[in-house]
Amino acid sequence: MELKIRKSPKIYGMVDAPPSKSYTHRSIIIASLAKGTSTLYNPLEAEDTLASAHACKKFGAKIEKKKGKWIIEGVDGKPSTPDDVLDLRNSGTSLRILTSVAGLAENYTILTGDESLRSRPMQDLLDALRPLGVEAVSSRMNGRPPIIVKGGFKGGKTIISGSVSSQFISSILIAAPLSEHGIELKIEGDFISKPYVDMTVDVMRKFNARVEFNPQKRIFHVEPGKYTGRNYQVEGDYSSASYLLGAVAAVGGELTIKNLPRDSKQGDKIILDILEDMGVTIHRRQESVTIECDGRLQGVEVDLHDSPDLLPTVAVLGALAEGTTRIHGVEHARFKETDRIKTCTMELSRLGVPVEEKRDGMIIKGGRIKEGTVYSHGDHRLVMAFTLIGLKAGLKIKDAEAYKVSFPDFINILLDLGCRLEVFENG
Ligand SMILES: O=C(O)C1=C[C@@H](OP(=O)(O)O)[C@@H](O)[C@H](O)C1
Ligand SMILES: C=C(OP(=O)(O)O)C(=O)O
Repeated sequence: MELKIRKSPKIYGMVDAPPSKSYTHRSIIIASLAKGTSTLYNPLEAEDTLASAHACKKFGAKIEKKKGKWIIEGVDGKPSTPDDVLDLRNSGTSLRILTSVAGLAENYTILTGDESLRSRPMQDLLDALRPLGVEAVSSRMNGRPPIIVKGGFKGGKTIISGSVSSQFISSILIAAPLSEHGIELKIEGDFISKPYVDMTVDVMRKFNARVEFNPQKRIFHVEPGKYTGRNYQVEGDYSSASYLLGAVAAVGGELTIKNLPRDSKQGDKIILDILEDMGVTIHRRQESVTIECDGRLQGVEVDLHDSPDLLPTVAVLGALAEGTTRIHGVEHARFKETDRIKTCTMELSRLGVPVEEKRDGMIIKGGRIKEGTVYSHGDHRLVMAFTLIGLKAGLKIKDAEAYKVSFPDFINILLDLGCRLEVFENG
């Protein structure tokens, strides 16, 4: 699919943020492991979260989808062995979290996905699972999926590097209460993307797990026990909202986005501070955010260590801003759906933007963009971020269907707000 974006007028209105992808994954998976029934309100129905839901059914959970809510009957701590390979498509979160869940099943589980997913690193997680009683290997012995997991999660002590993906830590934590002994998990090295682990602990506790973190020793303790089913409300997604906020920042206007709690644990709420630094006015309320902007931005310096998914948004806004934008602290953005430091650098350069690739970020000289065509490389966040350039300068995006991975209403919401987008299915 090709997305053609024409220069668009200022944006005015009020919209709901789409539901959080990370909270939807966690609540589906934990409700599926729980004793009893849970109702999830406002879950995200996107390709990635549907991959988690499909896999949870294969582990034996019953999931009934109704309008605006999913009713989940859990497996009471004992997932069954899936009757087929788990195809997790493009979803790293599903792949990583469900690898430890597979360790709770009796026999062998195979986890795989699309070409991008089969290039995502897994070795640190596989190594950390071994001392807990789980034999998990990469079928190609290259640390990448397909992953074969043999059940046997007994628990105990283990160590994991925190420098590649926080999803490894979330994975072990989520399965841990259902092991015989519980776990002690020590984090070594850098601890990137920590807010995602805070979200994991938040959901685990809501479903009655006992988990503690000692920040001095950098050790998590999880007690053995059961998750218990409950009603759970999924909050809005700050990462997805960054494209709506970014659209207003690009062309100007005033937009209120509902369902974005002020006290959220999502690291990506830092987008509000970044936009303020770029010269935009932000009004924060208990459950919503309003952005006001005249369409003029200035460059910023940002550390995305805790919020790697904002890299494409900030890179693109930097290209639209006056002056220089420096992004650093985010080498782990190289291990996502694409190497986002590389793909963002490549596509911005294609539009004549002076941009320098760094090991852990990028330097972008803003204010000079020519109309053109960019490639998404199959990465949802590139599609949505580059759309912002289109709204300001006109653009075509190839392989644009990837946005459905995390934000299937993205195009409709922008159209409703008066943005000039056209979809060419065979483009
Ligand atoms: O746990 C999660 O829900 C996520 C963790 C982050 O990954 P890393 O921990 O690999 O940075 C983030 O990039 C991803 O989109 C979602
Ligand atoms: C990296 C992402 O997700 P995942 O790791 O779940 O594929 C993302 O949504 O940007």
